[in-house]
Amino acid sequence: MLLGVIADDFTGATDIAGFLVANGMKTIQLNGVPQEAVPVEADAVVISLKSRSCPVDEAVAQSVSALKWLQAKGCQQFYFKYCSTFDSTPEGNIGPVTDALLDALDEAFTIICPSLPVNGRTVYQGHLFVQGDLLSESGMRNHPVTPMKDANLMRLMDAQATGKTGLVSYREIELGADNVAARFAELKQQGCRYAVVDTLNDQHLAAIGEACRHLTLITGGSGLAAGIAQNWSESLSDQSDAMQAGQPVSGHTVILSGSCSVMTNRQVAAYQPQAPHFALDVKRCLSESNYVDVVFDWVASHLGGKLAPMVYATAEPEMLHAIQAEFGAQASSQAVEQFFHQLVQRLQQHGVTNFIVAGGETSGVVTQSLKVKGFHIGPQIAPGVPWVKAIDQPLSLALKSGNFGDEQFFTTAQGYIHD
Ligand SMILES: Nc1ncnc2c1ncn2[C@@H]1O[C@H](COP(=O)(O)OP(=O)(O)O)[C@@H](O)[C@H]1O
Ligand SMILES: O=C(O)[C@@H](O)C(=O)COP(=O)(O)O
Repeated sequence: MLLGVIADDFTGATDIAGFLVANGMKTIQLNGVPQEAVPVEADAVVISLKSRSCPVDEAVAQSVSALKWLQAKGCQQFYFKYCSTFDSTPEGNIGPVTDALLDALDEAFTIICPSLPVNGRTVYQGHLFVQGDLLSESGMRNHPVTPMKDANLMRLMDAQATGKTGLVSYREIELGADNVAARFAELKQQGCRYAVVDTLNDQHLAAIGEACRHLTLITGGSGLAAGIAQNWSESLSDQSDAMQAGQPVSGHTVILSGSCSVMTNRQVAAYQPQAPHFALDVKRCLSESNYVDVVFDWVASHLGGKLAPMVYATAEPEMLHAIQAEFGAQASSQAVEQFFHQLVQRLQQHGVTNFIVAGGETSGVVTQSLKVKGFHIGPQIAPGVPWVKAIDQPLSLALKSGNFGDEQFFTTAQGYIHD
């Protein structure tokens, strides 16, 4: 095995796994650190954790344990995958996990590269932009769990990490990979532990990727995956049928949406006139233990139609803020997650085999509830969202990051399901 990826959530994991496969690396995704022997024949292994918004010490422990497992499997390079919108708080978890991984690897330097230009995530003078808006002025300022109120990656790192952060600006990146590598060495020499790298386009990512060839630890979003895969191209095994193993097959399909992002709100709105849909009542999630029976009965009675039924907690910012003010942000998000956990188990027992899920945390809950050990990676529905198929059960999932895909994502995803 060549590359080991530690992803801080499940959509993030399928996102990077999809790009690695698309760029020639035979990749397998494992859900959590395996507790028993798992046969892994791949160029890259992505371990998905649910460590983005848990307490810092848990995130660090999970990530270091994943690292040790990957080291034991012989990985030569490691990638800490976090969100392209840098989802975190002043406490973490990106900074503390990066520090812990550097320490465990006995390394003194890495890069911070959340950019993903194909989905509008760019970095200019160390500031993260989402579709042309500063991160702090994008929909991410209203995120239910990790509201992002600052776009300056150096400041964000200063708040959560122990070391000094430097910048490699786009002008230096345009001078090419050798120049970028030289700048990394210079920043390290100056005592920087992390370098934020500007990225305006895929050419910049290619130069950064090449400059990372000799870094043991890389941190970032999924955008850099292509460049990293390129560095390993001479050592790769045959990839010809890799995507076939992840192709979804026909079966009962359900859409579960727990993301409140701007794009998911648009996707839910676009799907409503086309198919059966059920809006969750957060108050009932919090207070009625049999609410799951009500929703399960509704889903069961709508299976098998032309388009899959959709259950959603997705809310516009005004409604979300009202819910959070009434019940508390943490309590309401946990109630929604707990609800999806129960519903998914009921649906699995009922024979639902295909789940299209919107939201990273939500996808983590769904995947853990289904008790899937790992995935084969299938075709990409949209950049960063492949279909994935369980290695140990007849289950297919499309785990969509809140902000990914276009308005018709839910219908497009179902177009990949065949007999
Ligand atoms: N109506 C709602 N009220 C309160 N919390 C909600 C609501 N809908 C979703 N949530 C919570 O918001 C969080 C969304 O996070 P996530 O699933 O990661 O989506 P995204 O990918 O957009 O970040 C989840 O914890 C979810 O349970
Ligand atoms: O990097 C990204 O944007 C995604 O891979 C990702 O991590 C998504 O997280 P959510 O928005 O919480 O789904």
